[in-house]
Amino acid sequence: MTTDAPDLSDFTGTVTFLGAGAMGGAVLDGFLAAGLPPERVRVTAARERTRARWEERGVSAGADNAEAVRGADVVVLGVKPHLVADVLDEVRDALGDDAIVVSLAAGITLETLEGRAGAGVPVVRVMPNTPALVGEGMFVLTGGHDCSEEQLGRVVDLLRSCGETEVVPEKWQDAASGVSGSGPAYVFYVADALAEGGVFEGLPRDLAVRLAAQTLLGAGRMLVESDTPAATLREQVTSPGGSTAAALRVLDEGAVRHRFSAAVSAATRRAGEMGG
Ligand SMILES: NC(=O)C1=CN([C@@H]2O[C@H](COP(=O)(O)OP(=O)(O)OC[C@H]3O[C@@H](n4cnc5c(N)ncnc54)[C@H](O)[C@@H]3O)[C@@H](O)[C@H]2O)C=CC1
Ligand SMILES: O=C(O)[C@@H]1CCC=N1
Repeated sequence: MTTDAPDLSDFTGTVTFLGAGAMGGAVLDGFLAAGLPPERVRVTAARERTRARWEERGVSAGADNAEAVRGADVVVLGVKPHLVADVLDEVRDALGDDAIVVSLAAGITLETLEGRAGAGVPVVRVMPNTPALVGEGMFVLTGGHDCSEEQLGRVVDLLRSCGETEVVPEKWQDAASGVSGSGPAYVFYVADALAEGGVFEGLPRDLAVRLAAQTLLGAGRMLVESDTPAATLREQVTSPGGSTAAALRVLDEGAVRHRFSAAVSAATRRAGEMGG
């Protein structure tokens, strides 16, 4: 768990999630694990099965977005980017005077969010990632024009319960999406490839999967907990003339490092396009 993470058991407001699927659901799970009482949460979802799953957890779930935001202090937009404008149109007149709107949508700008939420509504644009589910999310935030420092601070405090936060200028949001928003997918891709390599070399699959997963966890913790750059940590594993050097040569011949950078750029561009 992230150090100094706030405990949400004393949280006195109410939080509504408009859409709580892979991403919104991971954040909500992170909040609940941090102690947020389920009775302080409302959720909407398009599918009955999703609503039933949240109800089983003690969270009130429905299909009426406008109804769900009445009286809410924080309204989290967890729908796909192309639905954000329509959902804001549905709820605009039902938002309370003090409600803060928090968008998780890739690419959707503050200008669009503020235009749809209505004049004076405080809006925060956030790029989250799914490890919020295990309390290790990365949240990149930008407050809108009508969002005070205090209101932005309230959102930061909520999100710190299940991850790290960075407040940045909006121009960095799409690149953040390319690095940390999509990043877990790249890491799972690497984990899958490492395990497959182990299987090819004769390891039982469950052992190969465990070796790959624990290696990513351990290496990730070293990156976060030491001040040592990734390149130096890599050198420390790479004995002259040894097996790691042989492996890195293969990766360099395949331009894998460059392809990862190019992948981040592709994701960044695509996030921008999704905002229209
Ligand atoms: N999946 C990820 O790792 C990340 C996703 N995001 C953003 O999070 C947002 C949600 O993406 P996912 O969770 O992946 O999608 P998802 O499809 O898993 O979840 C969307 C949820 O919205 C619900 N929904 C659909 N129409 C609705 C409506 N009219 N009103 C209320 N709820 C409705 C669906 O039932 C579903 O539960 C997107 O805007 C995406 O850009 C951002 C960063 C990472
Ligand atoms: O793939 C997507 O569009 C979303 C945004 C960042 C991660 N997942």
